[in-house]
Amino acid sequence: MGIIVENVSKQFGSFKAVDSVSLEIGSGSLVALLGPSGSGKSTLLRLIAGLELPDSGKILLTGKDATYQSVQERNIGFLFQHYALFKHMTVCKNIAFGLEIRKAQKAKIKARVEELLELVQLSGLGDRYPSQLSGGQRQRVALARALAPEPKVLLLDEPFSALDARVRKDLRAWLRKLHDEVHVTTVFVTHDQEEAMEVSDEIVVMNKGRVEQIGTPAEIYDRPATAFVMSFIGPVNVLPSSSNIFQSNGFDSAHPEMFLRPQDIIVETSPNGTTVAARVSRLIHLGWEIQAELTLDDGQVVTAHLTRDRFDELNLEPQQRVYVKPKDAKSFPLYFSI
Ligand SMILES: Nc1ncnc2c1ncn2[C@@H]1O[C@H](COP(=O)(O)OP(=O)(O)OP(=O)(O)O)[C@@H](O)[C@H]1O
Repeated sequence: MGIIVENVSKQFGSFKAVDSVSLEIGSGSLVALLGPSGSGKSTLLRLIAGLELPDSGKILLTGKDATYQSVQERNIGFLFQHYALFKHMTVCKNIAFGLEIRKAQKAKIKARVEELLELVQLSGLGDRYPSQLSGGQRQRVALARALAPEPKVLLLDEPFSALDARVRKDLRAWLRKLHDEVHVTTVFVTHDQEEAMEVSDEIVVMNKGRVEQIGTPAEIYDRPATAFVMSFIGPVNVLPSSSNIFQSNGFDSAHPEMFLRPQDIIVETSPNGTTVAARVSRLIHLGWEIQAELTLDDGQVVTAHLTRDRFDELNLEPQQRVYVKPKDAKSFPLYFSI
């Protein structure tokens, strides 16, 4: 097992930043800690790193109790959002830094730096200074620097969030590919659900210092354990269970609210079986997808997502009368608002 967190809590004053968290991260896997701002992701990462001490609970790294080990003893690589490179050092010197302070042999350092430059696809740029690189290239150098001493565990805290959307997307794909080559156990903090879904083997969804659910991206999306997870991962309509869209569709729930994904709304231009009437209040064109805001006859407003083909088939116009029914909907015993 790569990392085991056992019932760990951390309080700042009277505020519980991490509240009885337990999780297991398989050796060699890439796991995302995902949650809104303030949900405790960075604190949990800092606890794993040894930058914070837990008030209670245990942290095991590769089978050994590391709860009270120093940062150095844990042999961990870090990459933070603004983990600045040393400006006065070349790329090579930056990557070599961790090996030089460990007094590794010069020839070994040289070979390792070359290997890492190739791994992060920056061969030939070793003599440049950080100011001569793009933001994305700098984060790749920072990752190479973190990987240089062959850490047991790699911890990444929002490593791409300061970069623009396009570079960020490229780096996500790149990180996934790199991880498939290196296989170091990696924990990745993000508040971006798309980033978590795209990059990780498993996602730990956090809310208010607690773990809401752990699962593969598909499990988290298709079988959300709580209302919070369903609302946080992907778009959702939240409607009262009494809304007429659920009547005669077998969805009447014992719980007051129902959660309905926009792509799970069937839209027709004429009544069909158990459909209910609605009016198109707004259409938003997003290229391959169209978002249709629909007002049901009971006054509830829902957003439906239609593929381009389906939209063209329906030939929808604003104010048009349509007929809708849910394909799927979920309800949960407890509702935690975001
Ligand atoms: N050293 C500290 N002293 C006091 N409060 C802290 C400290 N570190 C974190 N907190 C508080 O703990 C809570 C959780 O913070 P944390 O940074 O772990 O959340 P996060 O999920 O990573 O959020 P973000 O995405 O905004 O970084 C926040 O309310 C924060 O203000």
